[in-house]
Amino acid sequence: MAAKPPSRFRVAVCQLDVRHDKRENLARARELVHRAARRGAELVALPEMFVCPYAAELFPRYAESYPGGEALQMLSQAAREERLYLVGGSIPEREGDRLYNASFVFDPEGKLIARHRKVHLFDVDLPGGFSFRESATLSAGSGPTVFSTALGTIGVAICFDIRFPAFFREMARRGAEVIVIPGAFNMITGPAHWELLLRARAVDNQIYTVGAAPARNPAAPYVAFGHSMVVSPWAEVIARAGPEETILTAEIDREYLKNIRQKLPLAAEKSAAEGCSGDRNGKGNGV
Ligand SMILES: O=C(O)CCC(=O)C(=O)O
Repeated sequence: MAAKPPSRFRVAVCQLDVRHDKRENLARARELVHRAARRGAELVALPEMFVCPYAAELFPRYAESYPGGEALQMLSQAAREERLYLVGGSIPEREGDRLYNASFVFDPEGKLIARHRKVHLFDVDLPGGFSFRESATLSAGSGPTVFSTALGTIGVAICFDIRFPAFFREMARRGAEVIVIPGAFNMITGPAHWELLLRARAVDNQIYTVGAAPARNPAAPYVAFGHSMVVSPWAEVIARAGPEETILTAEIDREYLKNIRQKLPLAAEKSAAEGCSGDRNGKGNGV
């Protein structure tokens, strides 16, 4: 029988300053994972698109297919050598003639245990003239990703996925206690929504959320907000980075999570919205 997960463990986010040179990104990511391990982290996360600048037209050039590819090899090897669970941020993944924004997760033996392909692609026209079209080069994944580990049940979602509450609800329903979100919010939506969404998804599902952002590089074509964050199931920000390259660590406390779920038993309740037949005339409850 599998051993019971520990009540506490340390998570780390490597807030990498992503540059154009893939090899350099991989080498620095490897070094940050090593430093995170030395700080006692058993679950480590890298940022969204940590191998390349965040630009749809660049994704094909940096893409890899499983199981080959330098990034995937580095991730598997790093997880094995450091004996930890590694959520490999995300990379452009090629399968046949399609590309995905995909996160590969490796266990302490270096074995692939999960892959999440971003489901909600970032196709937006924001105020101020900022537009982004991930769908210009990427295809969407098809569902949520939740998996068992020796540390408990973990989910992975990528960036824009966080804006969809029902998607996170489904991950929580499948048992996720910690959801890791590699995400590169920008200088418009980052200050407005990044913390809000990490805290909202944490409190409404009573989970830990771990937001893994790249560091801010003002010279990049897409300027990331940074500010990786770990949020408790009570919506407390328990660790927060600034904009620069850094390693963030925090303690995940599964007893605390259980306690909150017991004292405030939301999952057991069927919400009014799920239970009702839908009064479209807005007459309300029994009027
Ligand atoms: O939702 C946002 O504001 C940012 C999303 C994003 O940058 C992404 O999905 O990569």
